[in-house]
Amino acid sequence: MLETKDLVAGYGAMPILHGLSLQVAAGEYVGVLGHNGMGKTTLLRTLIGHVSLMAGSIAFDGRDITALPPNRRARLRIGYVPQGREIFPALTVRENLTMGALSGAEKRADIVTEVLEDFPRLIPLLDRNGGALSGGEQQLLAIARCLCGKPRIMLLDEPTEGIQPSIIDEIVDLLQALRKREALSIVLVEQNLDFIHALSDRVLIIHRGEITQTLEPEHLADPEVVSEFVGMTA
Ligand SMILES: Nc1ncnc2c1ncn2[C@@H]1O[C@H](COP(=O)(O)OP(=O)(O)OP(=O)(O)O)[C@@H](O)[C@H]1O
Repeated sequence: MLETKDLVAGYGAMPILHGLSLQVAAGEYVGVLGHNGMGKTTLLRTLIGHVSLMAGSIAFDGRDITALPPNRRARLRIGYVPQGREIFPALTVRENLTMGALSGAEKRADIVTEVLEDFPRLIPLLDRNGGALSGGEQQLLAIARCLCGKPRIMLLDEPTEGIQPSIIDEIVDLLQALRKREALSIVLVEQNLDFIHALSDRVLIIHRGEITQTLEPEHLADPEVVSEFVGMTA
């Protein structure tokens, strides 16, 4: 469903991705693991078109989208939940969700109600400003807003960062339920090993802007593997 070939991308003249190739199948959940600064966020931002390519190609559903701007990619249903959530703090929860529905491919009025069925914690908060939610509630809102765009693939950047364990569990349950119910693919950038283990079909290791290895999620139970691929230093 999503295939990148030899991506070279970065900021200014400096590449951060150095020939990165990956494939994500329909319905597959793929984890991406790597040390800080190895290019995980840059990869997701390149896939949605916020970082421009110096070389390589991106195909979605067999169609070359390399030259498409971010809004056209969003309309093809490539959804993105950025690190730090980036919800609209001065808009209410309901307005945030409506914005998600309006920027998506299907602009049905009932999408917000439909998506909220999976987010009971957000229902009593609908008239509250996004900025007045806890970090975990904001993360749920960011995921719900993305789902209001009816994505076929959702790119999630460190959704567990700084949020309470009970909400992390809720997100795991939610994404597992979506896997059973919807034809949704996920690319999940994470440092939380339990989370990535619970959700990934495959785990890609990114090192200095390239995918250097593919692991089965079970390998994450091995402390040696973990110390090799996760941590603050390269
Ligand atoms: N807007 C930017 N301008 C210039 N350099 C950037 C920019 N954003 C990121 N970088 C640099 O690109 C490199 C990769 O950053 P990126 O955020 O993709 O890494 P990451 O693997 O997601 O790390 P982390 O786990 O810390 O979020 C880093 O050296 C970073 O300083």
